[in-house]
Amino acid sequence: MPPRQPHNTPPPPNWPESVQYLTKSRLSPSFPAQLIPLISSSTKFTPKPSTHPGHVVIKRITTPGHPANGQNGLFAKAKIPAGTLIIPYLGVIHASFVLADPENDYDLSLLRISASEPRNPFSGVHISIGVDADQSGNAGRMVNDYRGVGTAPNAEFRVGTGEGGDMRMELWSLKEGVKKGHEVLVSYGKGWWAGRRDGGD
Ligand SMILES: C[S@@+](CC[C@H](N)C(=O)[O-])C[C@H]1O[C@@H](n2cnc3c(N)ncnc32)[C@H](O)[C@@H]1O
Repeated sequence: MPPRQPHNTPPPPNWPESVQYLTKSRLSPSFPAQLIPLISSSTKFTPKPSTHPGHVVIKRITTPGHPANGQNGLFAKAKIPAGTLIIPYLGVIHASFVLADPENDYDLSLLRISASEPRNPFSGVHISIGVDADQSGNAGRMVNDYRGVGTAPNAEFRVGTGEGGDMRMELWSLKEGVKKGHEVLVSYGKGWWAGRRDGGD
């Protein structure tokens, strides 16, 4: 694996040394230019930088019963009200014409375009556009799944639009909000767990 590039902006506390810190998503070098208008309001991909929000912190989990003990999690530094954008999920935006890497736990699907859709510029192929925060991203990549931690998720991923008109994945609080000091937890979905050894409900 090549060494990561220097950070352009200092990362928040507890950021893992091996992961490149981003304040805006990047396009993979192989991302086809024809697909940019599908994820942007123009023919250019120009997301605006988003700095680390003050209402969350990255924390090393040291609770023995926590299924991600020894890893990081995302925690509310202050109460996060219901229906709040917690943080965008940044990473490398890539397009694939085959199934994404099933071993990569940081790769979220942003958009799927079937071969029959008129806006699909390529004939005969389904397109999957994803955002991969495995090697580079922001604190959004630290969010854990609620299973084995709490009774229900208090946040969810939604597709949204950044200030630059860019389509992006975002993390939003659910109807109870997130109490100060509590971990932000989503559901990765049954499909995610079905592909893993531990399974899920
Ligand atoms: C997107 S990352 C979440 C951040 C991760 N904890 C870290 O420190 O980078 C997904 C990984 O977190 C762990 N994880 C998250 N939620 C979990 C849960 N409820 N039970 C077990 N492992 C979990 C798994 O190792 C999974 O591959």
